[in-house]
Amino acid sequence: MSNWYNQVNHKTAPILEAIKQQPFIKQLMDGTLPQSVFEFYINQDALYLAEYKKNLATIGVKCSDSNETQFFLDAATGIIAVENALHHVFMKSVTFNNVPSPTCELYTSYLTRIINNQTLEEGLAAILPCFTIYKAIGDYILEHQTNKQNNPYQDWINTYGGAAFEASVNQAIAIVNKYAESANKDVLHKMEVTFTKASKLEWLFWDSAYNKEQWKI
Ligand SMILES: Cc1ncc(CN)c(N)n1
Repeated sequence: MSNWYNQVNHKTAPILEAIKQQPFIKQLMDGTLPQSVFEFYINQDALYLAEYKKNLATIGVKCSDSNETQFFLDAATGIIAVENALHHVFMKSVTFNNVPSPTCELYTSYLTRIINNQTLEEGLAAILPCFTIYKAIGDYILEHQTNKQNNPYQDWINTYGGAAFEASVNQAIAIVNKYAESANKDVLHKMEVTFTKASKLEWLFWDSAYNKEQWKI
């Protein structure tokens, strides 16, 4: 399959569009997002990333090419180090809550299940929206915001709209495309289902943060 990502990205465009319309993203862009909401998000994101980095390492070990393995191991350490720094900046004044929200639990558990129980191709499709959606949102905000000088969340925006993250996203896409090229129809279908579900989980994650989602019982 030539350029699997382009095709699946096209099919899931409505999910990305829905993310852009979320109040979390609109208020992040105009700088009016309440600090307590952003802190809730950053706290849950730290819990998410702690699991995500293990998933990247697992995927890396399963790849057949040592450059691919190296890429995912570097992503697990490098990207997470940058994100941990962001968390440090934005979580200064609050106590860290180490209980994942229901959505955080759902997203991390979903990724771990797919990566450990399904094919490498499906695992790659599962971890990709975490790269591509954040890149798309970072770019979107940078392009549309009018307050770069005084947005309290600018460090976050610059991280995902920046060149370093772009290079890493492009490499992740290239690896997934390579595996899709030799995948059969059944696996390609499963990859698409997985990519779509992980994209929806990205929407849910922001929604859950905006509503400071709690366990109902
Ligand atoms: C939930 C989530 N998804 C993606 C990213 C970007 N790596 C993140 N920090 N958090």
